[in-house]
Amino acid sequence: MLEEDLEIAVKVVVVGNGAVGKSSMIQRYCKGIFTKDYKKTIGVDFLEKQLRLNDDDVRLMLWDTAGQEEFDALTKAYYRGAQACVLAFSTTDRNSFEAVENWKSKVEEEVGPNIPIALVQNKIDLLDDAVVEQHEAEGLAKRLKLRFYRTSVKEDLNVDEVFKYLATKHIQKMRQEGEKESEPTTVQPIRQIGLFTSTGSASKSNNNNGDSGNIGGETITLQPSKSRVPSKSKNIFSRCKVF
Ligand SMILES: Nc1nc2c(ncn2[C@@H]2O[C@H](COP(=O)(O)OP(=O)(O)OP(=O)(O)O)[C@@H](O)[C@H]2O)c(=O)[nH]1
Repeated sequence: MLEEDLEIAVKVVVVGNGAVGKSSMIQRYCKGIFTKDYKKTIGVDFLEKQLRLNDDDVRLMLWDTAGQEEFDALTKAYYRGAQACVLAFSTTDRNSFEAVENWKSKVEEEVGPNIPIALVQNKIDLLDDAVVEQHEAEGLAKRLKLRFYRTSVKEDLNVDEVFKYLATKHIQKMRQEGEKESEPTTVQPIRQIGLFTSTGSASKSNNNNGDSGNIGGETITLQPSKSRVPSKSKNIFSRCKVF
């Protein structure tokens, strides 16, 4: 199979307080629709979207998680394996803004600190009723080192950009990790720490068994625990799911 035939699958979780517009955002992005009705998500929901990004075919698997605390224990299990995250709050809901850091911690507890996360201020069509100042939101994004977007799912503003950013970041990260793995590892020279004998002269001996040596004697020999042979360039796509 050719590399070009492969698709990069990315698991994205969408988190944030209830009613900030998570389900609406996913519906808008995947189906191009918006509904005014609010139906709170029970547990978790899932939709997919395929896109072409530069020369890559990407399949985004979008996990819509319930914002209500009562579902916390259940939804956390679905964070596992996430490779990117949308963390949303609403322009008209102060609590949702104040909960941002907490949501970030919850996700990072499950998936570690290194996945790309976009902080999204949704409902900017309701700026007249805003309870979060723009500088506050930008300040928070800067402090938490998150890319910040302002969206209106209703008006279809900036929604595509959020997911495009996350997919791009994920692919970049994957490629960097692939390159690192295929970099030749230089074999470290054997280092010796000469301990001074009671006479004060530095003594050297090398038992060459790879262990720290001869504490009773005078020399500790350190060797790299594993010497890796430079490997052939690895195919980064081997990490991707193939459908
Ligand atoms: N004005 C406006 N309303 C929006 C926007 N996005 C979502 N809404 C409305 O906000 C309400 C809540 O949206 P949902 O998408 O159900 O919110 P949620 O975050 O998935 O909520 P939970 O399932 O409880 O976690 C709905 O009535 C939506 O129509 C937006 O950009 N602008």
